[in-house]
Amino acid sequence: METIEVPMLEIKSLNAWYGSSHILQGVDLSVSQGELVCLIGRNGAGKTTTVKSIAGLIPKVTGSVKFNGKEVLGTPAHARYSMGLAYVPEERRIVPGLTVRENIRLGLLASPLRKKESEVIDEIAETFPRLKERLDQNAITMSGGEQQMLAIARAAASQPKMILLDEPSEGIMPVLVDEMFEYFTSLKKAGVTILLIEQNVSLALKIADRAYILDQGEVVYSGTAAEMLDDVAIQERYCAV
Ligand SMILES: Nc1ncnc2c1ncn2[C@@H]1O[C@H](COP(=O)(O)OP(=O)(O)OP(=O)(O)O)[C@@H](O)[C@H]1O
Repeated sequence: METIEVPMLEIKSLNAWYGSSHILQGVDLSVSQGELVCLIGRNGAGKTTTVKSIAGLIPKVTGSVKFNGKEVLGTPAHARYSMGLAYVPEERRIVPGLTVRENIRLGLLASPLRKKESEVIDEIAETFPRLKERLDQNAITMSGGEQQMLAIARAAASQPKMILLDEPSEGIMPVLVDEMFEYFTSLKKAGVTILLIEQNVSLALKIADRAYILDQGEVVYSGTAAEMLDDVAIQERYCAV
């Protein structure tokens, strides 16, 4: 019998409002298991609103958001997180007053699989040597780039099925951005599905399988990363900041 693959994430006719401002106007988007899909578009196009809606953080939304085949619209954000849907927001979300190690422990607490702390710390130390050196430092005293790495490491420690990343490279030194993008590739290899918002379009398209372009709250283009990389006209039209 033929098996029909259910996408990891399937969004249909997603509409979202802030008060009376109608921001998302019927977004359709899907991400298959193990894919890395990039969401691009100008400032104000609705990218953050889209991932916040997926994470369950926008109160006024209609349409359908299915995660692993299950409708989650109306499900609280924490329940979506427990289902394996992690979100790393644009504004860093490390917990001030806690050390790097304690922040990572929070991610572990959310993990349904509960890996050993030492195992997770070893993995993080190997990937992000900067965090290894700072395990017992108050996380708030780290640089912006280091805090962003910690937010990503903490999300990964929860062993999610899917991670939503909102402009992770924003304001980060190029050398750290390269490290971070290598890490996304290794997460993908480990089977984690990723939806990535990224302003650095050419960098993102190099690691992505597919991409969507949003403009004024609508999907105006979708295609493989390779097709979009070749299409300079479409990049100039919709991705200029
Ligand atoms: N809390 C809010 N209240 C009212 N309007 C908002 C709010 N947050 C965002 N908006 C508006 O919604 C629109 C889409 O914003 P959104 O942050 O989703 O865009 P974006 O594509 O992520 O842009 P950027 O690249 O600048 O982050 C913008 O016009 C923005 O001004």
